[in-house]
Amino acid sequence: MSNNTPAIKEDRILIIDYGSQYSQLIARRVREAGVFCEMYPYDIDTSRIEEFGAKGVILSGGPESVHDENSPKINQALFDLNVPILGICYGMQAMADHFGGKVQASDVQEFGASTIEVTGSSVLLDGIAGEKENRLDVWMSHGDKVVEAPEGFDVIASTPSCPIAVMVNEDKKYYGLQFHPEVTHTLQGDVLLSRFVHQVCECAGSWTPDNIIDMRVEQLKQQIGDKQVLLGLSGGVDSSVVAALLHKAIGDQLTCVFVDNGLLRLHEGDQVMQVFAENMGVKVIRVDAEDRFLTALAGEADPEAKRKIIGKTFIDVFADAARDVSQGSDGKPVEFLAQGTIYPDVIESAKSHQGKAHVIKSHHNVGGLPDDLQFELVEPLRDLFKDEVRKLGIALGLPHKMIYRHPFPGPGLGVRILGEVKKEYADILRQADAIFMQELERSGWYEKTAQAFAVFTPVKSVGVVGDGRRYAWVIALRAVETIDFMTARFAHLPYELIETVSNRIMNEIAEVSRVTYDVSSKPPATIEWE
Ligand SMILES: Nc1ncnc2c1ncn2[C@@H]1O[C@H](COP(=O)(O)OP(=O)(O)OP(=O)(O)O)[C@@H](O)[C@H]1O
Ligand SMILES: O=c1[nH]c(=O)c2[nH+]cn([C@@H]3O[C@H](COP(=O)(O)O)[C@@H](O)[C@H]3O)c2[nH]1
Ligand SMILES: NC(=O)CC[C@H](N)C(=O)O
Ligand SMILES: [Mg+2]
Repeated sequence: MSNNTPAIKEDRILIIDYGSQYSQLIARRVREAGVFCEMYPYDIDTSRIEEFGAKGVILSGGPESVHDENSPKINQALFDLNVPILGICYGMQAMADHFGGKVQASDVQEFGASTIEVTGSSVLLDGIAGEKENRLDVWMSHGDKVVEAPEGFDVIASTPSCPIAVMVNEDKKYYGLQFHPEVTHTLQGDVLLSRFVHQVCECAGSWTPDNIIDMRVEQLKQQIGDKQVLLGLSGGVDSSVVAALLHKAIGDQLTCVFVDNGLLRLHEGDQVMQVFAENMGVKVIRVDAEDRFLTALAGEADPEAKRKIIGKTFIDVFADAARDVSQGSDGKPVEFLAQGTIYPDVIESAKSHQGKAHVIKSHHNVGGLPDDLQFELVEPLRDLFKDEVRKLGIALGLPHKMIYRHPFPGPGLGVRILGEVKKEYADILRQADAIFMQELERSGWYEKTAQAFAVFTPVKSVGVVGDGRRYAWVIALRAVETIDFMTARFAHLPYELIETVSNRIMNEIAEVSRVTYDVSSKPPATIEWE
């Protein structure tokens, strides 16, 4: 399989992950400061560290103690880059240990809000302590602490229980923070990180939507040349933004394929075709593949196996469509397949972590792809978070309604029908889901939730209708609030709204006898049920 994310020539920060709960937040804060960054696990190959082209490095926190036998060490290659390094919590402790300082288990563990007293000067902290002179409200979460700073480091801040809260080596531009600047509870944390990337690492703040668009369009032109590209278009945010980028870059060398896999929402196919005809000016072919998908899924109940089957069937359908397109363009084969893959798809399919992170679920467009893929992939959004993709969409002039649609996963109802997928179940679920969507729109809650849908549970329950017994299916409703889909809280919908939806579903769909509302957050649950 060939993977192709165009290389970025922007100023970039390398984040090394030692397993902190907050590592993702570091990446988000750095990007919010207008600087591109990527995060890799601590044991990333030295060659990749060298290739990355970092103008600065941030070492995350982590659960381990530097004294543990197999605790992660800092790869010497990071110091050999001769760029500024910021160590946060475990990152600071590991840096102290590396340079011969002393780290000890603390008698008093600090978890939560704390205030540091700034006693020295550094470009990172000067003038940001704010109203309370020389004091800064921070968020701590540690059991160990540095008790002796290594040679060359000055101690410039402390708390009563943590005498070395900040240590700096301004000559080398090495900084250690015992607290977490990436969490919002550290009030000036964003300013501090912004200073590190801009003032210390001297990165330009060029990670803005307009710049990203120009850069990506240029990269797409270089990658594709005069070849033909097929884009899997779902009508969702991500692939629509890819369509707009590709249209800008290569015009009519682009053909979009919209696949009706039989697992779409009610009337979804017609709506997508209409919106695209009205707004985009791109070629779109619609392929009706319901039978193909349902036949391939018959008899399979395992969520990962279902995802793999759906991923493979998508590719088979794309391959057939590619043959048709190439026949229409003088037999020139289509060499590129474009997809709206985004960063969370990659992270959760554990593709970014070289097999170290756990596979949570194989997103159909990443972990579900076959190994012998015959196309080169074009995935210009592969390193972006959802909210960044939306900003690009707005800057590209796509309609608000398209950009602020709730995401809909490619496997669609296939992962919302638990266990084996059957057309009968899909039809019931489509109706229930449509009722839920109508009521969310009507009440104004569609815009207030990030994603909402119904789930078909293969569970029967007894009800009573018109004095008769009804033994029928249970439908679950799910609605979540989230910015980046990496974590989510179940939406606190008004009871009246849930009541209206549940009454309508049970009254209008004879095959449903009960409705439940999912009150799980992510983690420990995930957004989709499979
Ligand atoms: N029905 C479909 N037909 C063609 N391609 C699809 C279809 N569903 C998904 N894909 C491909 O898989 C990719 C990933 O799907 P995903 O749902 O994550 O993204 P999206 O649909 O573009 O955006 P959103 O997350 O907002 O739904 C899509 O960007 C698209 O390339
Ligand atoms: O295109 C997709 N293909 C997939 O296989 C897939 N699985 C989950 N999702 C979407 O990803 C986000 C996070 O979902 P989870 O919390 O269930 O992992 C949510 O927005 C999910 O809808 C998918 N999107
Ligand atoms: N949050 C952290 O990085 C904690 C680091 C280390 N495990 C400690 O307890 O001190
Ligand atoms: Mg989608």
